Amino acid sequence: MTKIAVGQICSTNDLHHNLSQCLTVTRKAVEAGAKVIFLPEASDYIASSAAESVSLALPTNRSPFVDGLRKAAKEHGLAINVGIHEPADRKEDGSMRVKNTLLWIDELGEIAQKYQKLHMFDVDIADGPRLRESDSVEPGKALIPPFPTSVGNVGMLICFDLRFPEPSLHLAQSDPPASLITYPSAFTIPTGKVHWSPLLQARAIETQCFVVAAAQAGQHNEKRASYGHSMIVDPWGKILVELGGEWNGEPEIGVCEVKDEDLEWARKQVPLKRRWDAYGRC
Ligand SMILES: O=C(O)CNC(=O)[C@H](CS)NC(=O)CCC(=O)C(=O)O
Repeated sequence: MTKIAVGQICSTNDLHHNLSQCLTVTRKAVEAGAKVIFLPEASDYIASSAAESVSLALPTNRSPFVDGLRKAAKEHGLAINVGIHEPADRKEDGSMRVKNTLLWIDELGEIAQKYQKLHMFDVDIADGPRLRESDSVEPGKALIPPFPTSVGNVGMLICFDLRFPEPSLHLAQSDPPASLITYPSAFTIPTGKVHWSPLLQARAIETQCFVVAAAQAGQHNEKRASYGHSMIVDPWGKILVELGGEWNGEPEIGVCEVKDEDLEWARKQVPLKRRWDAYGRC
């Protein structure tokens, strides 16, 4: 039985302020007895243009933001799961891009795992934002296998990846199989209102894993705002933690316990014996 925390922040283009928000929620998580803090996608910054995003990205070995979190992880002996940006290779047309990266910083402060977001959020929402993530972000090429941690085998995905059931099912059936899937996010408000909790609950129910989704909340700049509602869902699909959607300037956390018995219980209630013979493996 281990306690975990989700941290909800509002990142802007001020990396120093964003680090201080992350350190605030990390401190709150330590005080609450959590062994891991899950932080949102793009915790390091949310920019207002592709050019600004490219100009702010730093490699992890030269990033005061990443260094600050690594130090905190080591000092407090807790793991930190955090979404950041890294510089990527040039596009064919010569323009620069970034990677949308998720780090697992272990209890010793080391970067133990790294995942690069696969699916790009290129949309034009009616009465909502038009976003073209692929203008500035290089998509990743592969899933990373689930890895053992103090809170079970963690499978890492990011935000818009949540809309695709295949990668989470794949992680849940890997060796070792994931027992907890993390979706750090910065969901838009119009899509979040209708899609956020049903998608998170569906991913938990169909994978029979814990689903942890730390979310950005509030107004990041004149063009971007996020839905908030950070969540932790258990393998039965029950919402264990849900934070609010309003941003009052104060980064917050939600905490709950992750128990192996909950995984076993859900899997025993409804065994999901798949029929690969009829529809192929995903
Ligand atoms: O890279 C950054 O700076 C931050 N990244 C994001 O905010 C990303 C790409 S624009 N947001 C999403 O994927 C939202 C998905 C979403 O809202 C949905 O699927 O409905």
